[in-house]
Amino acid sequence: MTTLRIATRKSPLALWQSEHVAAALRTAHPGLQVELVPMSTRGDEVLDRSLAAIGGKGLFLKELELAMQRGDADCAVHSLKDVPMDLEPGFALAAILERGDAADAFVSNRFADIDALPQGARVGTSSLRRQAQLRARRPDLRLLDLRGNVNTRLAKLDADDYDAIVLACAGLQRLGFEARIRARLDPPRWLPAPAQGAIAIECRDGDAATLALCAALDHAATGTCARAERAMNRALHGSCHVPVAAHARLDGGQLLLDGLVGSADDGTLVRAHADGRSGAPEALGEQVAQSLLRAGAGALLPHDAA
Ligand SMILES: NCc1[nH]cc(CCC(=O)O)c1CC(=O)O
Repeated sequence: MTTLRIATRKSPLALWQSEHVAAALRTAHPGLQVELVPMSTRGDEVLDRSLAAIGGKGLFLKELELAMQRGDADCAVHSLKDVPMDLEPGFALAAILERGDAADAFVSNRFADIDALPQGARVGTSSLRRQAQLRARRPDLRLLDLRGNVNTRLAKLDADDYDAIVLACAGLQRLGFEARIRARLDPPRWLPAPAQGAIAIECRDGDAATLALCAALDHAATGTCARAERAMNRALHGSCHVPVAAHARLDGGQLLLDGLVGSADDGTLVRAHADGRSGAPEALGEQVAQSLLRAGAGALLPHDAA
């Protein structure tokens, strides 16, 4: 292969992540040409409705997968947290890169932390997972929808549409907005989306040349943590319709996983934790999912799930 073409969304964060992957591929394989193929997806274009209403996370992947199917691109770069638990048939994850910051961030121009917000303050986030954890901590807050890419969301905060917003630390850091983080929302008290902060490369299943090139970028420890978090989410039939959060970390040969299921309506949170061997991340994810269900999480999930 002389040129590897990476399909990417056009948002500044997607372009940053795809450039990051391109640079890592060029370093790992001197002489390899790597090009970006930027494209727009329905998830980026339809901003007036919730992701859940227009079809869920897969929307961000669809156009990129079609480009790979047509042969216009060899692989696609995604935030792993936006990748559905089950890929479309014919596609595979070629690599999961070393994770950045997994935590969420509290961002505000006036207030230092969630606890410093005045009664009834307006907080922007369309994520059910963030809404549930905000409700649990501060039932008085007014939670308002906020979609669009990271730059758009910061602009809406600056236009005073909100008193505060919650975003991923990783996205802010990658785009040079680290200074806008007023407070980190660290695990285990506040849990991020499964696989938040990790970048994944998707390619056609069986594309041996692309799989081999991308394998050089795979980070085993990140893959282990992400697999545990995603297995928990899968066992709960997690999607963007359900507030599910998870965070795993490795400590020596031990894998530690915290998970929660919540209600964005009333701020109920059901939590569970388990540790296990790092060699069996999926089993640990399923174990935490079972603990969550025993603790009553089933009542928070859609009726056909779990
Ligand atoms: N929801 C969109 C999205 N997908 C990935 C990230 C951040 C980067 C990452 O998690 O790797 C973001 C922005 C955000 O949630 O603030």
